[in-house]
This record gives sequence, structure tokens and C-alpha cells, in this order.
Amino acid sequence: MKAVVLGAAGGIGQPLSLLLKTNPHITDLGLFDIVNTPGVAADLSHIATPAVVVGRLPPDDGLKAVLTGADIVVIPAGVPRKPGVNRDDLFKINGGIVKDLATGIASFAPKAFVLVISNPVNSTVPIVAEVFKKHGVYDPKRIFGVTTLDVVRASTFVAELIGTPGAAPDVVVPVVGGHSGVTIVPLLSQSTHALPADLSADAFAALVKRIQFGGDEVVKAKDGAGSATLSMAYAGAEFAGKVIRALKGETGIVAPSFVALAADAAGGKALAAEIGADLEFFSANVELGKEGVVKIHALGKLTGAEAELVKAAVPELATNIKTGVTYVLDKYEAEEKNPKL
Ligand SMILES: NC(=O)C1=CN([C@@H]2O[C@H](COP(=O)(O)OP(=O)(O)OC[C@H]3O[C@@H](n4cnc5c(N)ncnc54)[C@H](O)[C@@H]3O)[C@@H](O)[C@H]2O)C=CC1
Ligand SMILES: O=C([O-])CC(=O)C(=O)O
Repeated sequence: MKAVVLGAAGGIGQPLSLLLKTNPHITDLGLFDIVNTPGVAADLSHIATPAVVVGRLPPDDGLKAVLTGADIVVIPAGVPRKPGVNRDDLFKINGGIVKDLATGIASFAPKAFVLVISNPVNSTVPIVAEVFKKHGVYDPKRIFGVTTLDVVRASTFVAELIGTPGAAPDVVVPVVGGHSGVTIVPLLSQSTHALPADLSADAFAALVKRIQFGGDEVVKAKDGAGSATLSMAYAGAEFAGKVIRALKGETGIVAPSFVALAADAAGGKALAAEIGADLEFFSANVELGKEGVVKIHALGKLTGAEAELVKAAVPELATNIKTGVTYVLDKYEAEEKNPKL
């Protein structure tokens, strides 16, 4: 089982690589970044766990060497937010980074499962899909936007609110839609742990807002030094761990992820009917298997307030998805007109 981290020397990349190094299923861990990967790899390689760690840089075919033989590729490469910056503002830089890395994966590890962390996820996942289509290797079952941090936050905040923070690991709240602001839709009525019956409407609205804008809390607290890294590394390792277990043949694993509805034609169609829109991507609970997405789960019964949140998410998601798709198609068109680009 070869896992690869692209952007491995960064704020997320380093702790994520550490957590993957402790995953007993991983036998090879490839680390790629434009800086510092030899050092990070040397450091991690002293940990007495099975994974053999290799760190490479761009010169000398580093990307090709790291990606060759990969089963799963996680991408946390790209710039993070600072106060006053929204996730869409990152697109200008991160769009190009993700397009280039996706081109490498399509060329050197076209069958790998790709887990996209780089923001804005609602647009970077469509970028990977378009690059794969162009290279003739697109399989919607294998491309995932990592939205696990929203679910992790929902568990923590609900456990805090019900006064039992220790229960956080057992609290499960489906979070659907996408990964930014109003596109993050917590389905609190489906929480495994009921909210206090006397919770005021204001407190409920504040909880929803905290889950939707949890990233801002960290950006503000870090005060210019970046966004969530440690909680994201935890969430990324958790999701990657589930994908790896599914790859190894375990069945019945369900995790939320931002995926193409085409990954499960029937489930995707049913979901599109539920949300009342023909979006190409949406985050929902997804059953994982050896080939990737096995089934996209329905949202299920929503309260009136949740239906309103879904309704508010749809136009923004449509715009974000279009941004990613158009960016890649425009680049390819320009390259065709001027092959020197
Ligand atoms: N999906 C999610 O829930 C979350 C996503 N993020 C996103 O993750 C991304 C990374 O965040 P941080 O790790 O905090 O940033 P960071 O700046 O600490 O690390 C990013 C790393 O990417 C590397 N990099 C840049 N261009 C590259 C390229 N072409 N190839 C390989 N590596 C390259 C940089 O050298 C750096 O080491 C950001 O876009 C951030 O918004 C952050 C938190 C949560
Ligand atoms: O807020 C950010 O920019 C980073 C992120 O995606 C999150 O923490 O959910």
C-alpha cells in the first residue's frame, strides 16, 4: 500500500505525513513538495513503523518518482488563508498548483485514489476531474474532496453543547454540500446525539454557523500565520485511513466526501432529485469499496431549516464547480491555440 502526500512539507503536510507513517497498512510513503521533503522524510523514516519513507523535490523527476506505484494520493499543496481572505481568493494560486499536480497523477498514477485537501475544495476537485478527463483516465469513483474536518468539527461542537465533550468521538453528524461557508450543511436532526430539547433558536443558529465557519475561528486565532493544519491533518488521516481500509477489501465503510454524482449513477440521480439541482459534485455520505465510491447515500429526511440550508448552498456550489471546470478548459484551449504555453 503506497500512500503519497503532495505538499508534504507544509503545515498540514507534515503532521498528515506523520499520521500516515503510523498507519500500519501503509508500506510505502512518498512525500513531495517544492521544499524540504528530504528533511521531513529523513525525520519520519526513524519512526519504527512499517512504511518506508521517501521524500523528493521537483528537479530530477521527483514527482514521477514519488507517484509511481501510488495507491492513494493526498493533496494538501497550496496557499492557506489569512484574515480577510476567503477560500475562493485562494483559487488564483491553488488552481494552478492543483492542475499541475493532477497532471502528474494522471500521467504517473492514473489508477490512484485522489484525496483533495487544497482549497477551495469545491473548485479544486472539479479541476482534478477535468485534467483526468483530458488525459482519458477519469474515473469519478476515485476522486474525493476531503470534507472530513467539517464532520470532525460538528462532532466536537455538538459534544461540547450537550455538556459531554468526552463523547465527541461517538457523536456523528452528517455534513453535506461542499467545503466553504454556506455550502457546508450540517444535518443536525440526524445527529447520533440529540441536541438539548430546550436549545433556543438563536443557540441552534449559532451552532450551525460555527460548523459552517469553523475555519474562520482558526484563521482568526492564528492571526496571519495560516489556517487549520493540525485538526486538518487529523481529519485527512482519518479519511485516508477509511479509504485504505476499503481498498484492502473491508466493506460497509461510509464517510462523507465531495464527489462527482456520476460516481454512482443511481445514487447520484436520487441525490440530485433531493437537492433539486443537477450539480456535477456534492458532498454526501459515500460508501467506499475496493474501486472507490460504491454508493452515494441519500440525504434522507430533512427539517424545513435544513432544506433551506441546502437550497442556499446550491447556487454557490454551482458557481464554485463552474470556476474549476472553466479554469481548466480555458487553459487547455489556450494551450491548443499556442502549444508553446
Ligand atoms: N479541505 C480542508 O478541510 C482544508 C483545506 N486546507 C487547505 O490546505 C492547503 C494547505 O494548507 P497549509 O498546509 O496550511 O499550507 P502551507 O503553506 O503550510 O503548506 C502548503 C505546502 O504546499 C507546498 N506547495 C506549494 N506549491 C506546491 C507544488 N506545486 N507542489 C507541491 N507542493 C507545493 C508548499 O511548499 C507548502 O509546503 C490550503 O489550500 C488550505 O486552504 C486547510 C485546512 C482545511
Ligand atoms: O478555513 C480555511 O481556510 C481552512 C479550511 O478549509 C478549514 O479550516 O476548514
